[in-house]
Amino acid sequence: MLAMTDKSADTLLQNFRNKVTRNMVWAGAVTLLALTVTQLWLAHYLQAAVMFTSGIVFAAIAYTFRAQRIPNYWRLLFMVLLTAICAMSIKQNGVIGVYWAYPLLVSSFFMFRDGYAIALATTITVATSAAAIAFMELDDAWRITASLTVILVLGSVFVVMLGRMQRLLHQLVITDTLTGLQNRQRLTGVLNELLASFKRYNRSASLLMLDLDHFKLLNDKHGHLFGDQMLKQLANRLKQRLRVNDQLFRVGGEEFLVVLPETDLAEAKKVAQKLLSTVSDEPFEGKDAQVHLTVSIGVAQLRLEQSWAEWINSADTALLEAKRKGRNQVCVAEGYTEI
Ligand SMILES: Nc1nc2c(ncn2[C@@H]2O[C@H](COP(=O)(O)OP(=O)(O)OP(=O)(O)O)[C@@H](O)[C@H]2O)c(=O)[nH]1
Repeated sequence: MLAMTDKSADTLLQNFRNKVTRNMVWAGAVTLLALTVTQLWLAHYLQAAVMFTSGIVFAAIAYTFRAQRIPNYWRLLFMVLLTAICAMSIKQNGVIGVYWAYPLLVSSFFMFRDGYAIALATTITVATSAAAIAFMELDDAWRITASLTVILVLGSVFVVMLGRMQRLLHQLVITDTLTGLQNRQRLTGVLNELLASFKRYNRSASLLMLDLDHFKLLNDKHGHLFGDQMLKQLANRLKQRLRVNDQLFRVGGEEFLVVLPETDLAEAKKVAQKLLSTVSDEPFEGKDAQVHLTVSIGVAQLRLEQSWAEWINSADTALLEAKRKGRNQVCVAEGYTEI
């Protein structure tokens, strides 16, 4: 059976962002509640009230979403309140208030992704720079504006690069490096979507489990590099014969899986026969030799009670049957009548 995980670079980064955000909201709550005491000490009652209320709101957000993702509008509220407090502090305390603008700006790159992070960081830069220009000496204000802008630019470059690397990493994680096909990491998501669509809209779907025959002998005779060439050519041949909606995966050494959405058993069997002759009709051209290859194929249509793992298993069992019967043929999973 295939061992699969749907952990992707995407999920990992998202989880990291969630964890950091939750810790930041907790830290914001604790800091604001501590600063409330200072403001009371200085008899700044309005500031104390704003900080106390915000601190309580942050603590409530962090506590409510302790086990799940904090929704974007709460994140945004967190940042807007802190920016307002920062601007208020600049008005009240001058340069001391500016110190808070820097961690605030950096936080936006941890809490949001791509364009959202850049838009928020730009807003924080504009708001705090405007407060500095309005309430401080111009000489200090433009230096503050310049240093905030430098952080904004560096942070934006960082967040864009991170987004690109994340997408690249995601692509690498789901791609088989030899053939360029999707690999088994991607399969779980695709099969779960089909399962949901079958249960909801009764849309049939079928799987073909396909395995090269006697590939070990070919490797032993011509070498692994030759074998690799054959796998690449096979992948290309199969791809060319499939429809745009069909999806081809390399799920093992010489094992491929074809997902056929909106396809019942009779149609799936036709596709399997077509692939069988696509492989066996024409020889494969290697660097030093020309070889004839064949494949065996197991076909299984999705049944209502099945999980994706059971669905794959039934195609696998049909494939073993095709191997047992002598290879270079198509076998259908039990539970359906062969057409
Ligand atoms: N060249 C190459 N060979 C691979 C790769 N992955 C697995 N193999 C080889 O594929 C062969 C699979 O052998 P078996 O599982 O015995 O299957 P088979 O020889 O095709 O026999 P049947 O499946 O029973 O027809 C092994 O020799 C593996 O080393 C790969 O990426 N490249």
